[in-house]
Amino acid sequence: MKRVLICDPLSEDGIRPLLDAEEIETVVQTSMSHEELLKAVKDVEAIIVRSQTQITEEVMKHAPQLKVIGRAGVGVDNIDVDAATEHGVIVVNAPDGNTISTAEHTMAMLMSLARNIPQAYHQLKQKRWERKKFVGVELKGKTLGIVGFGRIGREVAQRAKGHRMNVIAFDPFLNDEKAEKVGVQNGSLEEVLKAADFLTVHTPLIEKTKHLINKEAIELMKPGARILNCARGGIIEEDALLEAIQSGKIAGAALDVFEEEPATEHPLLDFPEVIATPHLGASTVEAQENVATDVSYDILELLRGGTVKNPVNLPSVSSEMMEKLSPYFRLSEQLGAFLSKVVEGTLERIHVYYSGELLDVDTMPLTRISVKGILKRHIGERVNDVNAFRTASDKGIEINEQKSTSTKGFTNLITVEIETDQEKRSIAGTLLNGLGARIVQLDHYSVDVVPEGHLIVIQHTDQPGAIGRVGSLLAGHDMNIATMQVGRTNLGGDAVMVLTVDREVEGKCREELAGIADIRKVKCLNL
Ligand SMILES: NC(=O)C1=CN([C@@H]2O[C@H](COP(=O)(O)OP(=O)(O)OC[C@H]3O[C@@H](n4cnc5c(N)ncnc54)[C@H](O)[C@@H]3O)[C@@H](O)[C@H]2O)C=CC1
Ligand SMILES: O=C(O)CCC(=O)C(=O)O
Repeated sequence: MKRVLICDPLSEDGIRPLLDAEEIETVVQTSMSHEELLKAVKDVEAIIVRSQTQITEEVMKHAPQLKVIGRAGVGVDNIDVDAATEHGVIVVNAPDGNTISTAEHTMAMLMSLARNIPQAYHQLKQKRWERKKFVGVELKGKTLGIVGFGRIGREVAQRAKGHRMNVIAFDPFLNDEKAEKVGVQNGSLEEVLKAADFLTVHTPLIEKTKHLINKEAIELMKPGARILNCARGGIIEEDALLEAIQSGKIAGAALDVFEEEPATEHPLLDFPEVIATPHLGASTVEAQENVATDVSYDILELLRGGTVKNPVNLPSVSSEMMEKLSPYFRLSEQLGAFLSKVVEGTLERIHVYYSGELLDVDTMPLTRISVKGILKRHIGERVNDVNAFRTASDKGIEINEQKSTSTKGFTNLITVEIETDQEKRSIAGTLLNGLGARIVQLDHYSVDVVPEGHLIVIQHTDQPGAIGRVGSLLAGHDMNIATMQVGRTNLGGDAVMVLTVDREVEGKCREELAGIADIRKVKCLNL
């Protein structure tokens, strides 16, 4: 039974796929103390959180079976994604499910800010009929500056245009052409700050966006402008905002998020110009069901050995591309595993070349799998798809991927080459139509080997009797030879034998093989 731990409140309908899965035990345990969390993760393979629970490296270290962390939402700033990558734990999120709710919440905040709705409501509830105090401003004709023009930023822009606002946006991935297509103006951060009557941020909280809207940025803004943050606390520097509200430079602010949450005692809340909600952007029935469903399906898929739709620490691959790549997954790993077992010395560089049908495909996922196959020999099961590149780079191993037009007559060809401090070895494999995977080249020898089972790779000098001696020795160990391939450079020169045998080769047998005259190296592998 695989255990999935849900640490924050999630929609029950949303997690139905997990609850219904027979092989999964879903445990819901929310509002845990840190110590309780460390205990609860002991034997879980998956953890699901919203924004409350912090999944730190310490938590991961207490979860030796952990394979996946699911974030039922967008922002992953409560998860140590770097540590997850290092520990080989995949992080998935649900980037689409709460876009509309958060954009709608931003609009609700924008209108409340323009018309002082929360403040007026509060007064009326205290039986005070205040009209003069709460004169607002229209949105029509005002400029909305948007920083971060991703999913939510774009939805906010559309809605603001519905209110006949002018929209100017800044995002490193936005250009004039894209902006024009959706009827907004593309600007630099400075231009957006200077133009905005209302400024709203919709970036993730990352190193580059931390305190992006700071004292200097606010100084560039129009006097009397208003600021909204329905993304993450910390994108706007709270001290700078407080000062600007105090001085009157900023006429008002609408905050759904704070640097530290819960933020019940925050000094900004003391200002009547500041309206706030307790991180409610995604809190709708629809959004909560969407994100819980998306993340549940991804986790289920992953625990069943499939691939996920929304990985955070792996590039996502479209289903069309996945269909093209998946037949090569096993071959890629087998080539890496094979070569890592025959090569000697300390790994320095790995090159992977693709040709034929693979020329026009994004082959990075295959390279990652080959690298995993190579590193497994040294690192064991700790290396996986998520941390293969990171692990290689931590060990100072360079990875190169190249496309090559040399197909050697095959419709597809993957060549893996390893450079160590002692030698350079290579292997090439192909998928033969209807016949499955084949190793077709080992170094410069052409071979035809099914990359499976118990294999013996012998480097020797091409001399009469070498093959016979190997055959007799194996027969003496009651070892049946299923297939044998021999390649040589020239008569009497370097040669290679690759044999498939019916069972694992024992140490004694390997030693005796290595003792045969003219045999230089013997490697035994199980693929
Ligand atoms: N209040 C709430 O309950 C919710 C808050 N969020 C927050 O909103 C953020 C945005 O969500 P989405 O739009 O779905 O994400 P997204 O990934 O679709 O868009 C983020 C955009 O920010 C841009 N960006 C990154 N660095 C930037 C920079 N330095 N300057 C300007 N733009 C930059 C990116 O290029 C991207 O286009 C999330 O990261 C999350 O933290 C999301 C959902 C709910
Ligand atoms: O889980 C929540 O309600 C917060 C949503 C959020 O902030 C996000 O998706 O980034």
